[in-house]
Amino acid sequence: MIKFFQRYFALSESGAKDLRTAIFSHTLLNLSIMLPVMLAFIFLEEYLNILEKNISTDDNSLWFYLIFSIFSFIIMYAIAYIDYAKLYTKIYTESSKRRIKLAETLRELPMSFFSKKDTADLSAVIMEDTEQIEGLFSHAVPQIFAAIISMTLISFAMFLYDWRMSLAMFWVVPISFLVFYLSKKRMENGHYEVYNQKRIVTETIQEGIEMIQEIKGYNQESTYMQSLDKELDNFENKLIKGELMGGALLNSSYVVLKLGLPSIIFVGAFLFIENKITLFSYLVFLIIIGRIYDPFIETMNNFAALLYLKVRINRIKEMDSMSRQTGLKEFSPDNFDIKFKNVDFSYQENQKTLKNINFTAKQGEITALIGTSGSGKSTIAKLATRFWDIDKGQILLGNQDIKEISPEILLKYFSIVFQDVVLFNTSIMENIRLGRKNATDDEVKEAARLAQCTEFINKLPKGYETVIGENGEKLSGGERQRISIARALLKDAPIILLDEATANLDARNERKIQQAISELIKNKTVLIIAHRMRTIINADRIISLEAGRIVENDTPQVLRTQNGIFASMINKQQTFNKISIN
Ligand SMILES: Nc1ncnc2c1ncn2[C@@H]1O[C@H](COP(=O)(O)OP(=O)(O)OP(=O)(O)O)[C@@H](O)[C@H]1O
Repeated sequence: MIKFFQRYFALSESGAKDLRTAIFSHTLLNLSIMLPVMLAFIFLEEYLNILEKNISTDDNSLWFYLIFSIFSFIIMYAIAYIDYAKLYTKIYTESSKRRIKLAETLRELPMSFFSKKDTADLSAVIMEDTEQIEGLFSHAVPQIFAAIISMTLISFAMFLYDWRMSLAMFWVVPISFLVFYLSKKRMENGHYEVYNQKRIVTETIQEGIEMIQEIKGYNQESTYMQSLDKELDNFENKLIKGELMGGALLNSSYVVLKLGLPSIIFVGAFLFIENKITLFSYLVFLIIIGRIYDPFIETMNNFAALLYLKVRINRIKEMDSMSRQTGLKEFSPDNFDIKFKNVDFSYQENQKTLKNINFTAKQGEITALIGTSGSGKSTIAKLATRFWDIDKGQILLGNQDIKEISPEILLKYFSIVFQDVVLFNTSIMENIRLGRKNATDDEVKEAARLAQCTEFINKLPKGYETVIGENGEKLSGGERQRISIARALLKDAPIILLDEATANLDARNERKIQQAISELIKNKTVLIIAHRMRTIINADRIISLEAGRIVENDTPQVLRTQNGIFASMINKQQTFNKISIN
């Protein structure tokens, strides 16, 4: 049973065990609720006896009712308390475990997963789906199982008491469930549609917020609002349709259940007239028929909610089943050479981005990747850092295949300055400290000084403590890039990866930063991606790429003499310089 719960509801082992306990305690609660009903029966039987035989009641029976009532109350209260404590505290613990597990999973998923998923969708899985599952586990799942168990036990007892009347009462139940079951598929489809449309609406809203600048800049407000309106209308329609259909189908099941009342009235009357049952038995069934179907109705309602749960659990399972990037948790390479051996890679199936890539970026050397836009330079950098895993070949770091190193450990050896700088909405100090968590304030300031940040930081209202807005929106492109260089300087890792690192800088700052970078890269493995000659003229090795293939791989001195991409870039640069001077 534990394994079934784990598999079906995507629970941890302890979560599955807690669910089993919750079902048990909820079953007990359901059964304990029958205590007052039993008391009513005992009273009814005695009262009818008194009426039939015309005898007077004794005082002891009053005491009996009083004590039984108090006893029932205490038992019900105690079980309800235990049930509540068991159910809710355990469910919230399981939910927090689920969220942590999902976040852990996200850490180990390759970038290929994120490029296929929307961020709004991912956060919906972690926060909204988990919350909904939490709600259903506290309000539906244990109740369903408990209702089925307790109702089976109660029905069994009633059949033993009088099978004919029980049959008259319970024949409607399987038919009602059958109607419900047959309509399940349609309800499920309705839920899927509503759910998917809700995701589309959330994504459209998020996109609108993220792209507000572009939308305004290109006067696209009304187009955007029209598309949002369309998606919202769609959502509303699907929601109404889903509710109506679900309501109609559930109501048909309820109507079938209601047929139990006339059935018990006719069969009971017939059996009573035939003297086959007592008046007491007839009354007992007439009393309990008013409530006996409640747990069935509740179960069907909960089942309907469970359909939602299935959709959400499937999404969590999908995330769980993605192949993760794992590997050695401890690793110290013999050297920091990076070697690409016969590497093939594609972002999309059947569309190779890199083909048969072979080169070595040696420790203590600067290796520059050049080539036209889209030729695959940044992709090479992303593969060296295991942001993506390759399709064929090997990438070695100091003779160790990086596929066997956990990305977290691998990235400890890299200082990276990306083309698209990502900054957090916190202080400048903390943004730079991201390079090395335990760096002192003085160390952070020294890195900022080397990256030519001091001048603009000092002009900010709170200096290093200035909070820079979402993704550093309060800073210019060049300032953001310098912060990311300061971060890399602070990290001081043995491998440096610079992707268009100085693209947003003016000539004065660029010169200064080049000095800082030359300090940073001494005796390190340096992989530079750059278009500008000035950035790569000091490189020890040039790798030229064209449409995902290496077309040149040599020293700049040799490549200058050849008629290839490097030589043509130098010529263009020289012509450009002449025009600028003239
Ligand atoms: N996440 C991605 N998903 C799908 N295709 C991608 C992705 N990133 C890049 N590509 C494609 O891969 C190819 C190589 O891109 P890459 O960014 O490596 O080129 P690049 O040489 O660095 O270009 P640039 O100099 O313009 O930055 C391009 O055709 C690009 O469209």
